[in-house]
Amino acid sequence: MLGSASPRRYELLAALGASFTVMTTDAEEAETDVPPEVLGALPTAEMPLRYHPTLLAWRKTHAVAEHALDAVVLGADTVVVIDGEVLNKPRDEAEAHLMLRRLSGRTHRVYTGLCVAGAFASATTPESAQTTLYEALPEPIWLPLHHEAPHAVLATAARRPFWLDIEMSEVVFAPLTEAQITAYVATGEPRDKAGAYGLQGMGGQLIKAVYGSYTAVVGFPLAAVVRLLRGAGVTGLSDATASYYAWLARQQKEPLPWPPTLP
Ligand SMILES: Cc1cn([C@H]2C[C@H](O)[C@@H](COP(=O)(O)OP(=O)(O)OP(=O)(O)O)O2)c(=O)[nH]c1=O
Repeated sequence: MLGSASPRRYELLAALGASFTVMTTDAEEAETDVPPEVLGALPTAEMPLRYHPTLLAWRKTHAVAEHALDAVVLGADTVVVIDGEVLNKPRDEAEAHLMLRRLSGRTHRVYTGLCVAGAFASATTPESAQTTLYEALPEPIWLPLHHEAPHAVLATAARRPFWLDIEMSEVVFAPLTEAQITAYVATGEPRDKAGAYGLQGMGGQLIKAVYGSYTAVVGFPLAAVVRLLRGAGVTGLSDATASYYAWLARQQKEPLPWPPTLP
């Protein structure tokens, strides 16, 4: 189950050949307490805790997982960071303009946090998910099932595994004129994007290079997603690189020529 309303995340998960449904909540805005296990497992990142994309990914995933005991649930969150400051989605065109002026001619970082909750069925024997063949898979944290779980389930005092991860890419912007920024903002593309641009859309023309994962910038780092989902027991997923090229081809796009882009 995908805990995201982002069309890019939908497309990219579909490109992996996964069969899934979407469920979204407003958990991102919630300020509810975070279990110490989650705080302790957050990857180090250069931003205040409330913007930490892995924490926000956990909030989204956990909120959906409470309603989906039998599903593997995936959530993600993306932020743009420049000069140690986080750029989220712009509130309006004026803010989009300011963000793009700030990114113009410079290199910034994009972080996408990921969280995957294992299905309850695979969580009944906690050890089973810890002995994984996927070496780079982070250790899961184990959280109790929600209090709304059926009584019989609660009686087992079962816990559910959550895997947390983060991916960082660097993006080099071309120097932009005021006219270019105005024209790009007028397309409406910046509206629902962290940092007010879409690498995968017309915004790609504003960018000189991407170091690291291309799909992390778009909000769904394919290689890391495949690793986490496989670790949670999902089978039948396509290879991340092949899915990346197929996704680009469907949009009649070529991979960036230099440096060689990673999925
Ligand atoms: C930098 C950049 C961001 N983005 C998008 C990815 C995310 O959808 C969005 C950041 O907002 P998010 O809050 O990460 O995601 P969302 O609100 O779109 O979806 P949900 O919370 O339901 O999962 O910015 C691009 O599409 N291309 C880009 O180049």
